[in-house]
Amino acid sequence: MLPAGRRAALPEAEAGTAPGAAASRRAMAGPALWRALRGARGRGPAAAGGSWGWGGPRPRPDKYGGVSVELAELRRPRRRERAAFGRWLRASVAQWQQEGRVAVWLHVPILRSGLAAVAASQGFDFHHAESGSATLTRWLGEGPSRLPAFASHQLGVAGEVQNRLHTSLIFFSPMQTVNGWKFPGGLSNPGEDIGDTAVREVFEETGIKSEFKSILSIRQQHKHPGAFGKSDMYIICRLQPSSFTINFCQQECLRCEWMDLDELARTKHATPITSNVAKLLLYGYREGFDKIDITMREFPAVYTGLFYKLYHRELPESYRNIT
Ligand SMILES: [Mg+2]
Repeated sequence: MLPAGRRAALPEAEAGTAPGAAASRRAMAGPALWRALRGARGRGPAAAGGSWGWGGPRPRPDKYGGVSVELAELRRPRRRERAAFGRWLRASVAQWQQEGRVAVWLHVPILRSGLAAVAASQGFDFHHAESGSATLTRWLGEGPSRLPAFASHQLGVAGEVQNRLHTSLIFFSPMQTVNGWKFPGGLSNPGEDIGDTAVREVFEETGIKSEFKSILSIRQQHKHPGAFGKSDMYIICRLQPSSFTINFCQQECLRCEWMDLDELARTKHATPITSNVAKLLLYGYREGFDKIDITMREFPAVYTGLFYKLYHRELPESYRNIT
């Protein structure tokens, strides 16, 4: 079996264990890799990691012509790990360049963050960090990097809930930059549907139970304060309540009440979004919600077993059935 450090520098398909294949593998590896694996003191492949107990990770090719390396696969840290990793990385990158790979994705566990510094010294940069791991990348292809940037927006969702008297549930928040009546809402959790965020946030902040009906409005704002330098997408949904007694969250809310839609559309003590959505709702209430609702349909995704939600204005049956 190949030494782990040596195996790591090979693409998956080449990292086999066939007896007698070492020489041809060495030839495939190229001089840069072999020199690096021998190390400064010329002790052969083991010097790149094995003698220091550094196992070396297994690179995985991706469908875009890049390669992904998971450093969580390394055994526990050993003495002089950074130096071994540095040599391994330099040699591996040289080989990946020879093979025509366009990019490297390096996933670094937070407890091995020192390796991120080593990678940075070889032209890697942070792509994103999440849940105990940072991902660094280096573009190897021609011209400027074509790698997609990480998430550009945060998503907030609010719920507009109307009771039987057509009064809207709104609250006054002491926490936010602009004080004024607004619809209850908050940030979406990872993997959470838009409607589910609205229902959850309305319940958490006001104690009112409800069901998702439609999307009313979408706001996009760049350089949003509180979005960590990202843009903010804020979606307001129309919800139908199934309980009516307010029990609001004291941390996020100063006052919470049902307000007549007409009054809400006219009050100066509401954010512009709230006022505009109130006017939209008045229109929907008088002319029919089909004039304002953006409804949701679910479809199977091309990926097996997954589904997605498609939001659009109501489509007449005769148009839905066009094939
Ligand atoms: Mg909130």
